[in-house]
Amino acid sequence: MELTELKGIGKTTAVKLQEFGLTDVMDLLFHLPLRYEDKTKITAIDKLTGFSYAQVEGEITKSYVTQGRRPILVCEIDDGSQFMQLKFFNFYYSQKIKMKTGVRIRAYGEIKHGMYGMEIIHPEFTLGEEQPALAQSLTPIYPKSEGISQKLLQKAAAQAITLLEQGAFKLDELLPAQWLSAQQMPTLSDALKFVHKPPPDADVMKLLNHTHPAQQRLKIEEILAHFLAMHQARSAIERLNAPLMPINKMQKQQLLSRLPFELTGAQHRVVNEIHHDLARNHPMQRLVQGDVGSGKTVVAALSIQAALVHGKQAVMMAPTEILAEQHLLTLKDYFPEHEVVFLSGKIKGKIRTEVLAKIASSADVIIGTHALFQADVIYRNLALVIIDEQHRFGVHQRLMLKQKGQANDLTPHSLIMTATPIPRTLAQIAYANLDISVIDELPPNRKVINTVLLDNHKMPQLAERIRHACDKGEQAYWVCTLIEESEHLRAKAAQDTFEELKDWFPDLEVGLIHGRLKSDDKQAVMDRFKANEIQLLIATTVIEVGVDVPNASLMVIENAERLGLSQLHQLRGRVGRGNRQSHCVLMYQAPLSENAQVRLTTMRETNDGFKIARQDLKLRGPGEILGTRQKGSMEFRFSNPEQDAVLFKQAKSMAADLLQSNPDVCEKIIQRWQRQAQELAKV
Ligand SMILES: Nc1ncnc2c1ncn2[C@@H]1O[C@H](COP(=O)(O)OP(=O)(O)OP(=O)(O)O)[C@@H](O)[C@H]1O
Repeated sequence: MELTELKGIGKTTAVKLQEFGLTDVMDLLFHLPLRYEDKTKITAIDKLTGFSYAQVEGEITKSYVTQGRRPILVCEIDDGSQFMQLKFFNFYYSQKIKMKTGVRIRAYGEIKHGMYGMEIIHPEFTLGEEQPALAQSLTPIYPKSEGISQKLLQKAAAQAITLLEQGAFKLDELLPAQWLSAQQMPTLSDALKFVHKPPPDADVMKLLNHTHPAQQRLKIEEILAHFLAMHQARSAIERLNAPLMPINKMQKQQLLSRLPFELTGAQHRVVNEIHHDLARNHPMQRLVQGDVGSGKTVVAALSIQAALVHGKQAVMMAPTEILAEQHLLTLKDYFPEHEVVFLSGKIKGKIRTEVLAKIASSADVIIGTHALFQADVIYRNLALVIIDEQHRFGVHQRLMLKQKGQANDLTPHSLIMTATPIPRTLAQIAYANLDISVIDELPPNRKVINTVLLDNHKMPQLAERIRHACDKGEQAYWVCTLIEESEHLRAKAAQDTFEELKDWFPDLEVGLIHGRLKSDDKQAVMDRFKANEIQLLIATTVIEVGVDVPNASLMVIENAERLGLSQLHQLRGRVGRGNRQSHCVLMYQAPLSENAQVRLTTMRETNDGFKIARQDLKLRGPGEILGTRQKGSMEFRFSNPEQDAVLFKQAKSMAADLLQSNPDVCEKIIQRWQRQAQELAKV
């Protein structure tokens, strides 16, 4: 139903409401109040308590304007039980005239303890013997934007509710009636009526805390829609065919025997889960979570091995060139008898043409960056797509790469690896369309990284630590943090630090890496660091993900208070990758905000990525944790994965039941909420 069909909404207002994300009457119904005002009753003045909102009514006994620089209109009223004052700082003289002794007044506002008893500053009020009837329900206060008044929203929503009550449009109840009554939840229609028009005795505390059954009813359907949509996406892929790639023990052993270490129990388990998926003729859709340094690369390699024994191609895409090059070296080592090629944005001209020709004909393993999914990259028989650190890629890009395998009607398997530990409950919501494997064990002999906090000014102490590490033949990172400035400024800050530290350590080989260096120069610096030709590497946060130099045992992070927990954890994960004792120095600029203090002490107290992620979730919320790209899928309008954990659990099991028992209803639920989600995205 169009908004313009409501009284008081002309074309111009409708446009404004549309800009605010309210397109039709249904949207108005789903635009919920932020809070409520209780104008259903009059409170006697002697029953008022401070710091609450109330409505009073009485006779004006005195009204005067105070003398002084800022005159105040004071109006004393008496309701028979007590006196109180109403005060107006900005007032018109005409108002003073109307507020005469003997006039009846009804006022609403926040009750405060004043000098002469209770008072309300700037109350809403009506004057006269004939006061309007008391409100029948609590007055909703809606979120609004510029150019849209509260009154307008209230009137429009009230009309929408009346229309709903009169049955002018239908709002199908899609949840099973039995379930609703078992949970003592109202129907959707009743829930909407309740939240827009709560009766005078409604439990306002519950409404304000978003725990009222009427609100729960809205949330559960929203969450249900999320799980159903995820399931729909998943089963659409499940229906596709994928290459069968079983791998036997001997074939697996070929690669295992080449490794300088034994797999951990967790690595074994995850590899088995992946191999099990690859032996099915439907595309694998699996997310592997592993804390920093837990050994994800070898898990990827063992997945690639399954493709190779079947003569198929595997692709591995990394978020940065540095990381892609590192994977290239590792995988070339693991698969000496196979053709491993590299493609990234820096590969151009003739070389690119050659690489593309190889990808289309002979290459077995293709490593690179997002350049791998450009339109002119044609694969011979792509069977496995591995995406390292998916948060840097959009879901969209993943799909494009998947489509690359469809020449022979077979969809490639896909494996997504992330080093960002995501609390289990959150992962099950955000990645409900994926199977999840967790590498929850670090390789043996890893020592806990010793983390210390140091004031930015304690350079001499720090210099000693750096020298101590380098004297032992180990290496150190020094990370410069400059956020929200340009790459240019970041590079300059790193350059300045580099010059300064060269002066501090004339006898050490100091290197510099930042995002403005050409790819080849970046690679050259990383190669020299890997070969221990550079002892102290000054870097921007470009080294945040994936860089693996086990000989580095000291990490210094400047102005660590500027970074979020997960970023600090990733950075720190660049050390402690071998079996030597590693250290991390978090330098900070005092004084620290409370939030920064929590972040830094969390880092000092634990190395456990999952614990850190849980703390991060508390500090920043799920959207931020999952990264901006993933955020959209987690922007629930009414629900909150933390607060509504029970509802998420219920919705998940209800989704499973409904998919079995009533696919038509599932489709309707997705439809209803898809539109809601789209509207939300516009706001
Ligand atoms: N089972 C194991 N035993 C001993 N060392 C291992 C084992 N698995 C991996 N490693 C080594 O641990 C280091 C870290 O492995 P890898 O680079 O794969 O970690 P990652 O999980 O990708 O970490 P990050 O997310 O920090 O990049 C590497 O040097 C690797 O050779």
